[in-house]
Amino acid sequence: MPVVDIPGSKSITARALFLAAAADGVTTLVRPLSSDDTEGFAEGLARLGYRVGRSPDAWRIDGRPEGPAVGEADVYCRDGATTARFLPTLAAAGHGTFRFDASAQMRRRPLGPLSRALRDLGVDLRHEQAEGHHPLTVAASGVEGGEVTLDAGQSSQYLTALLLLGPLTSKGLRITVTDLVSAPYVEITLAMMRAFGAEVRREGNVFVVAPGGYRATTYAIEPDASTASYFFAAAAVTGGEVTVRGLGTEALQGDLAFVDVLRRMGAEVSTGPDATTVRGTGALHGLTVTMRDISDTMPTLAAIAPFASGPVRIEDVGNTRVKECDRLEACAENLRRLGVKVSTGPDWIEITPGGRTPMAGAEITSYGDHRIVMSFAVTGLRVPGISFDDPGCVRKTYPGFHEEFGALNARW
Ligand SMILES: O=C(O)C1=C[C@@H](OP(=O)(O)O)[C@@H](O)[C@H](O)C1
Ligand SMILES: C=C(OP(=O)(O)O)C(=O)O
Repeated sequence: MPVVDIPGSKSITARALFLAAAADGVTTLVRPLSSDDTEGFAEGLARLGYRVGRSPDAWRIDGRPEGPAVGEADVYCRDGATTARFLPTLAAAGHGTFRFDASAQMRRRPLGPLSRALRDLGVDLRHEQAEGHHPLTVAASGVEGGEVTLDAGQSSQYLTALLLLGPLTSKGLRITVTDLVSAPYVEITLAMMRAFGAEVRREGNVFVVAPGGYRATTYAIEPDASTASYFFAAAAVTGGEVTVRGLGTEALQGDLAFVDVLRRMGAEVSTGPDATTVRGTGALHGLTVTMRDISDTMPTLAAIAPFASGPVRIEDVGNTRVKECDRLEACAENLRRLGVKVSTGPDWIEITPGGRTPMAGAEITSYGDHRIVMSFAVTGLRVPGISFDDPGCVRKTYPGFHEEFGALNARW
């Protein structure tokens, strides 16, 4: 029975870096994720003058409640949306002129509702080229706080960024949210803010954050639940069994609910206090499922859907069109290339198994998207001859993916 240790959560590491940087002392992050996204975040903090000491199992950050240690900086956010949305918000609470830019894809990904909310709070934020996109410059002079309305229907990261800012304002924040996707990510934010000493409460669609800053702490990072989805899916499609350590009933990450989808499809799932096990039973039923809360696992499900006994329809995932690529079209195109019948709409994808049999291997187009590669690696367990044009793009969240996924499958 393979037991797997998954690298740390990208989302938790990014939040922990923000919180540690803003806190009033030295924070130690235990087992943070080392990947392009989180290293980019740490490098961004260093550009802003924060001290970040990194060893393989722990990162130490000297917090600066007063904000960046430099008066000017040019920060490259790479391909990470958490970096590109959270760091300008952190910088806004300080004093100085800070310019942010990002990869070509991250420049295309939107930011407008967040920059409008920051401007409504008095922040001088200018977009250099397209309105609502990187590159941008923040001329920061602290944030007083107050009331603001936000549409987070495109990305919950806008709300997370504002929530994280709340304790750094002088009067606190009252945020009214008109729409919200990926809601469980906001729960991660609230739990982590409290772990760093902040006071925040939710009253329906209104979030109230008290001023008062953050306290430094020692914080252990959970394994990444979105990454775990590839290992759980592998067990479901091969009839194997996998246990992921460190993700159990106490887990903060909503993406662990991917195992409920596998259970509905016929896999056996057991979740204990500190681990989750999935066992493939041979049955893999089709289903219709809403993935609005857990859309990072949409490509995982799409990639195993051809092995189901009936159609798999995934709904309410329109926001996956503005991720590392247009994930609905990338999944559809690659599945068609393998001989599978697929249709898509503005916010859904439907995969009908039983097209060309047996499915034929092909080169998968990655579009630079780590999740396309990791998802179709699972398909590759059942379809010989699958290769990738850019296997290395997994570095965004899991540089060692191919070695470790390959090693697991050699053990079955
Ligand atoms: O807050 C976070 O850490 C994240 C929120 C989600 O994004 P959206 O809210 O944009 O869907 C998720 O897809 C992303 O990988 C990480
Ligand atoms: C969408 C993702 O990342 P981000 O939005 O943080 O760039 C992801 O990791 O699937």
